[in-house]
Amino acid sequence: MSLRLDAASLSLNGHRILQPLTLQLAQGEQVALIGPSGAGKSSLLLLAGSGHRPDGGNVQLLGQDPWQLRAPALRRLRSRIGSVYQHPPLPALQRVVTAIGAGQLGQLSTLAALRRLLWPQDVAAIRDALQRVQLGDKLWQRCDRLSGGQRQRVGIARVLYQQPELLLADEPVSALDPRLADDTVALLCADARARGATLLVSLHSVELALAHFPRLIGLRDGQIAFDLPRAEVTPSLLTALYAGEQPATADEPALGSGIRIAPC
Ligand SMILES: Nc1ncnc2c1ncn2[C@@H]1O[C@H](COP(=O)(O)OP(=O)(O)OP(=O)(O)O)[C@@H](O)[C@H]1O
Repeated sequence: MSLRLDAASLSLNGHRILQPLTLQLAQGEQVALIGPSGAGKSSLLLLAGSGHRPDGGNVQLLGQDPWQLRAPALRRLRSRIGSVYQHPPLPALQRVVTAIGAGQLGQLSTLAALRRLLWPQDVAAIRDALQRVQLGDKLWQRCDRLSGGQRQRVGIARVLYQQPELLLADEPVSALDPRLADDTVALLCADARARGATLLVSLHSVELALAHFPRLIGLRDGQIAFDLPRAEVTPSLLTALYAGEQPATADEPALGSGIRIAPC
């Protein structure tokens, strides 16, 4: 099992953010996490990636409880997990080649990691990852000269280069235009499928979730509203999930407007 939550709950600053949640992701599964703003999607992804410690229940990552591990073992475990953020934390003065190369730092010794930060290495593989997100010409660009959408794609190139066993992505395409967003989610799915990696992706776009993922988890008020195969996610379930909310941003195309249903 790649990810297992057993009644795992989360409180932050005295507020209950996630009610006790139980879910499992088998190796190679591809799952979309949807729900209204404030539902707890980012918090769940952080809990799943050992960024937050549960205040109840248990989290197992790639078969291990991260909170029972000593620092070196925890570092090794985290190096097998990739995270994509809505706003990737890229150092302003760093070049794109170095930012992507940092994806593998966790797998290196301290000395090798330091060397890699000073001198870009493995440039051909890094360029390849960058070309896959259609940014091949930005290899030597400084990160503070990138647009928001380009920063998101550099964050994605970084995990393509890292090749993690479990990938946790929080709104990875929110700054991309609809066509590029569709291509990029398809790329993440195809890469994970080719490597047998597990994918959990939060998305505001229900269309993208339905188009690319065989299993959808709906989260609302810190609780799982449904956890179902794509075919069983009905319009009435979606209406209830987003009651009082808009399920997709205004510039995203409506259902049936050309986004393809990909076999995941
Ligand atoms: N550090 C924190 N301390 C207290 N409350 C927090 C903290 N971080 C998040 N929250 C609250 O937890 C709830 C869930 O937030 P979270 O960011 O996980 O939701 P989300 O579903 O990812 O939202 P969005 O789609 O808008 O990004 C929100 O009500 C938020 O205000």
